[in-house]
Amino acid sequence: MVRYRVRGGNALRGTAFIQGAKNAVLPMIGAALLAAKGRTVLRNVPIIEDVRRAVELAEAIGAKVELHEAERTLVIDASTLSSPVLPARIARRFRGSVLFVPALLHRLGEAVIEGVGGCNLGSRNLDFHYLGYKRLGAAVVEEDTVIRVKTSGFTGAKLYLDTPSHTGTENLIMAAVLGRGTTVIENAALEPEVLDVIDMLTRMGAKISGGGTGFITVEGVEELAAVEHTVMPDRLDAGVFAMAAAVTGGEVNLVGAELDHLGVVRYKLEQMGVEFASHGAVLHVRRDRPLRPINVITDTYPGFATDLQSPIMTVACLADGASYIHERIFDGRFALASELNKMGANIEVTENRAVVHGPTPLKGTQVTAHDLRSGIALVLAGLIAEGETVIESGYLIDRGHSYLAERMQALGADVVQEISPS
Ligand SMILES: CC(=O)N[C@H]1[C@@H](OP(=O)(O)OP(=O)(O)OC[C@H]2O[C@@H](n3ccc(=O)[nH]c3=O)[C@H](O)[C@@H]2O)O[C@H](CO)[C@@H](O)[C@@H]1O
Ligand SMILES: C=C(OP(=O)(O)O)C(=O)O
Repeated sequence: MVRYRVRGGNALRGTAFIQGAKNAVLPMIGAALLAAKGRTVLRNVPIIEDVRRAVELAEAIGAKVELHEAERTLVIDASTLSSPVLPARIARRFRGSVLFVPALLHRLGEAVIEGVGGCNLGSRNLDFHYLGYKRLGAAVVEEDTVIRVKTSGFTGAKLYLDTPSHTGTENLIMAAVLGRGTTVIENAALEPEVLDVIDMLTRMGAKISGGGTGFITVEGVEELAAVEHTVMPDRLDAGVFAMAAAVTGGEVNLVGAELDHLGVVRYKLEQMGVEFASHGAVLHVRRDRPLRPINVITDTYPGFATDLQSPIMTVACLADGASYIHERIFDGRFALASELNKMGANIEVTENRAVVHGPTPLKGTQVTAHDLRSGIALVLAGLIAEGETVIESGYLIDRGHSYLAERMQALGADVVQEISPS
C-alpha cells in the first residue's frame, strides 16, 4: 500500500524537472514492438508505474526490455516477440496496454486482449479501435471477457473516428503503417503526444502525413527499423507543478516544460492570476495575487485537457467566487469533488458540471484518490490545507508522476511517500 502524507503551508519555490510524457512513452513502447529487428532506445522515459507495467507486458509477450532508471532510458528488442496474449493480470492495470495490439497483429497475426485498465472515469469505450481494425481487414471476436483480433495482413482503407480518440488515433496509425496501400484517418486526435509518436514512427521508416490537421494519411511500408527517440515533456506533469506554484502563492522554474503544450490550460490559469514566462527550455511560473474564479470546459487538444480538470478544481477552491467546470470528455470524472468537500471545500456537482464556491479554507484529513489525476489534485489540496492530508492509494498517483515526493520536497513542500505492506 502506497500513501502520500502532505503537510500544508509552504509556498513552493525553486526548480522542478518535468518528466517525459506518460501518454507519449506508452504508445512509443507499442511502436517499438513493430520493429522485427534491432533495438529501440527511448530516452527521457518517466519512471512511473505505468512504464513498469508496460515493461512487464512487453516481456510477457516475448520482448527483451531493459529499463535503466537512473538514465531514464528503455532499450527494447522486439525481435523475439512470441505470445499474442496480453495477460489480464498486467493489462488490466493500465490503459496503455491497448497500445500493444497493432504490433501483435503485424508481428504474430493475432492479439488476445484479456482486459484493459486505466483510470476509472466512467465509460471508456474501444469501439473506434475495433471498427478500424475490421475496416483494415481484421476479424474481431468477443468471447466473454476476452477479445481476439486476427488478421493475415492489413489493407489500407478510409477510416474515421466519431470523436478524436487519443489512443484510438495512435492505434489506427500503427495498424496502417505496415499495411498494404493507403489509409486515411479522418477526425484524428491533435494531441502533442500523438505528433511525437508520428515523429518516432516516421524516423522508423513509416510514411505518415497530416499529423496535427485532424486528417492523417498513411502509406503502408514493408518494414520498420528500430530507432533512438527522446520522449517529449509531460504537459500534464508541467500543468500540475504550475498549479502547485499557483495554489501555494509560490514561484517555480519548470525545466523542460513547453508552454505551447498547455493549450487553453495556460490561458485559464492566466485569467485566474497565474503568471508564465518562457526562458528557453525553462518555464517560470508564479502567483502573487488573489486567485480569480474561472470557467473551464474540457476538450480535446488544444482545448482544456480533461486530465488537468481535477487539479484546477483544487485551484478553484482558493478563488474568490464561483468557478464553473464542465467535463465533456469523460462521463464520470468528478469523484474528486466529494473528497475535496471532506477537506472543507464547497463543490456542487450536477451530472457533468461542477460549481466550486471559493474561497474555502481546507483542512487536512484522510482522503481517497479515485484515479491518477484526482490523486494529484488531492496532493495540491494538501499543500494548502491546515494540518496533515493523507492520500490513498498513492499507487494511482505513481502511475503517472515520477519521484513526486522528491520533486515536491525540492521546492520546499512537505510531501512524503509512505509504503507499507497492504
Ligand atoms: C494512455 C493515454 O493516452 N491516456 C489518455 C487518453 O486516453 P484514451 O485514449 O483512452 O481516451 P480517448 O481519447 O480514447 O477517449 C475519450 C472519450 O472518447 C470515448 N471513446 C474513445 C475511444 C473509442 O473507441 N470510443 C469512444 O467512445 C471514450 O469513452 C471517452 O469518453 O486520452 C484521454 C483524453 O485526453 C486522457 O484522459 C488519457 O490520459
Ligand atoms: C486518464 C488518464 O490515464 P489513463 O488513460 O492511462 O488511464 C490520465 O493520465 O489522467
